[in-house]
Amino acid sequence: MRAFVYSGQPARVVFGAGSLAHLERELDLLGARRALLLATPGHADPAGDIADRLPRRVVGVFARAAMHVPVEIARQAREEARRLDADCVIAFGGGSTTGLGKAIALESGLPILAIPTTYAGSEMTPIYGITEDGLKKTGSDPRVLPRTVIYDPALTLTLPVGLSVTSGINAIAHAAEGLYARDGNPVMDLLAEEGIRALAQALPALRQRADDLAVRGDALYGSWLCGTVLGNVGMALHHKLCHTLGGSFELPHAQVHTVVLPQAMAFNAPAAPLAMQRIERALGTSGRASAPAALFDLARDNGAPVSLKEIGMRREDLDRAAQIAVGNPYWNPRPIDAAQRGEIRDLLQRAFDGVRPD
Ligand SMILES: NC(=O)C1=CN([C@@H]2O[C@H](COP(=O)(O)OP(=O)(O)OC[C@H]3O[C@@H](n4cnc5c(N)ncnc54)[C@H](OP(=O)(O)O)[C@@H]3O)[C@@H](O)[C@H]2O)C=CC1
Ligand SMILES: O=C(O)/C=C\C(=O)CC(=O)O
Repeated sequence: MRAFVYSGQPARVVFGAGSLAHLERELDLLGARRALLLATPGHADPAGDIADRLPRRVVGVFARAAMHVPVEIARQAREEARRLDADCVIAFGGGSTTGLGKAIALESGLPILAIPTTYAGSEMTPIYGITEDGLKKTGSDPRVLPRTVIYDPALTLTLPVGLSVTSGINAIAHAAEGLYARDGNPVMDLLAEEGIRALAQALPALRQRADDLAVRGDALYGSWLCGTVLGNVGMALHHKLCHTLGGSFELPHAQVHTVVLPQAMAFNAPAAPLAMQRIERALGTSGRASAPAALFDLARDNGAPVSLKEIGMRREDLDRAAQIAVGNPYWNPRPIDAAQRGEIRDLLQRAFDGVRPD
């Protein structure tokens, strides 16, 4: 057993179909009397329904959350929280909505109650991101970790199958990189392996039966575990590449993760054999397909994109992407610096073309 440090992060989890019904109880437990409810524009109606059911707890709805938390939206939401004298924010939606809640909490210290509707996993992390002048800055602060999370699989029934698959693979990516994290520990390894297993079984089933609450529950359970791994240990090359491609080239978040993950794993596999074994075991492909190949197959066989060209990347931007990705040094199991620009460029070319790794 290797030496490690483990710090549990406090969050109360209420899980199960119909658990949204416990919202008032959970607000009471937080001591919240004046909650501001956040959502994306597309979720304004269901957010309004929730607010209507709790008129004495929810004092306003701000349904303007947007991908990567544009700073102007964050300013407006903070102002709305101040204007309404809110004492809590409810983030009802995917990673974009949770991210907006974090932007408010970062400044005000207000507690967040998160109700996730995708599998991105942000609700389990102290990581925040805010985008200004086209540049997304991320950081970590314990104030932005949601205090309570209500996971209600019924709220994910409407998540389109395509986004369900890519969002699930976004979650798997957190666990996969967690398995070779420099600051990893045996508890996170267990969660990572179980999270990958749950999602790898749920995604094909969900493609067949998108309205099956049990399958949706399995996917959300996997997403919780994978998000917990992201919140507890450091990420590496894969997340760095996705951050570059999403931030500088405006590619859609979950789809970028889905395309890049097999290629990033193939790059790191020689330096992380134990992590690869665990991923193969979790995917159920030990002895049949390597971790990178199995992750590629999971995406392709479930109708998800496998190439950057399919999701809007331009061939002429690959050089710049490789340059940005090696621009700032960061830890990776296979060390990366400017000298590897060529290898990272090759990785991006394979991702662009959608080449199945060996
Ligand atoms: N800080 C962290 O730890 C993490 C942050 N993130 C961040 O989160 C963002 C991505 O989050 P992600 O969840 O992928 O995407 P979004 O939150 O942007 O959601 C994508 C779209 O999905 C739709 N949607 C969400 N839930 C449902 C549902 N149940 N039914 C139907 N449609 C739904 C929404 O559409 P509509 O507009 O119609 O409501 C939304 O526009 C990125 O900015 C990423 O950087 C991701 C992971 C971790
Ligand atoms: O960029 C952020 O908001 C912070 C982390 C992530 O998005 C994690 C991820 O790439 O899924």
